[in-house]
Amino acid sequence: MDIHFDKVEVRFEGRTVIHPLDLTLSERRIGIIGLNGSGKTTIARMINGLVKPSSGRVTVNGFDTLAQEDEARGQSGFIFQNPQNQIILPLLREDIALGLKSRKLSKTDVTAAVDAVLDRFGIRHLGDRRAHELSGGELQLAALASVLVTQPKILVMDEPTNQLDIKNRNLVEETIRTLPEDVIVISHDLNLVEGMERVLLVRGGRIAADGEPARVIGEYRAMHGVPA
Ligand SMILES: Nc1ncnc2c1ncn2[C@@H]1O[C@H](COP(=O)(O)OP(=O)(O)OP(=O)(O)O)[C@@H](O)[C@H]1O
Repeated sequence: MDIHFDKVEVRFEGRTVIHPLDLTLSERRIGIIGLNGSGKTTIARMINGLVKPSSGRVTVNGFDTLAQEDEARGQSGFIFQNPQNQIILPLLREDIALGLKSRKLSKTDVTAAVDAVLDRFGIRHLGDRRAHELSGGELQLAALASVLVTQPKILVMDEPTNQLDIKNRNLVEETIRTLPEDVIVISHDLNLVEGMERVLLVRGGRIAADGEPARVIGEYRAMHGVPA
């Protein structure tokens, strides 16, 4: 990935939530950690243009999220905190197909692409199920399938293992670990971010630590008096 934040600030209703930020993201797997309300989601949402900088500029693989909004948004797929809000159509299979609508593929090609992505996550049997009937772990995998069918270059996930039991958390962590796509993951699950190449620690709208996961996680624990 090639993402640049250039003197980016974000203000909501006059309150600064991201202080001037200069950041280059080029690793394949990046974790973002920090306390509730520190600004992690706001930073991640700027990558697909859901939040626009109040000043400064964000480019994603060379596209400016303000001036080239559609191209920039096309670079990444976003998995929200609550995957149940992400699945719009009743049947999972229909929802995944919706992501392919703009491609103008034949019906056969759409079916093949949907089957392939369901198989990739071992959830073909869930294709004809209703999203509201799925368990938390199944929903996370379904959300991954519905985003990855569009083949985004970068996948941004906001707390993907939140609300999962130990078994589903393990399943989703393992799935994320083996994804070949470039990944940015916001998480309170330190196990998950430990396996990334680089971790950013956000504190009060600023990057408080940045680099090797074990070191940044260690600083996070020390900062809040949590023993390892
Ligand atoms: N649309 C908005 N309007 C006003 N304030 C907002 C908006 N979105 C976020 N904020 C505020 O910006 C700050 C950063 O929020 P953000 O969601 O980025 O934090 P976070 O680190 O992702 O938190 P969490 O771990 O709780 O998800 C918070 O104080 C939040 O209340």
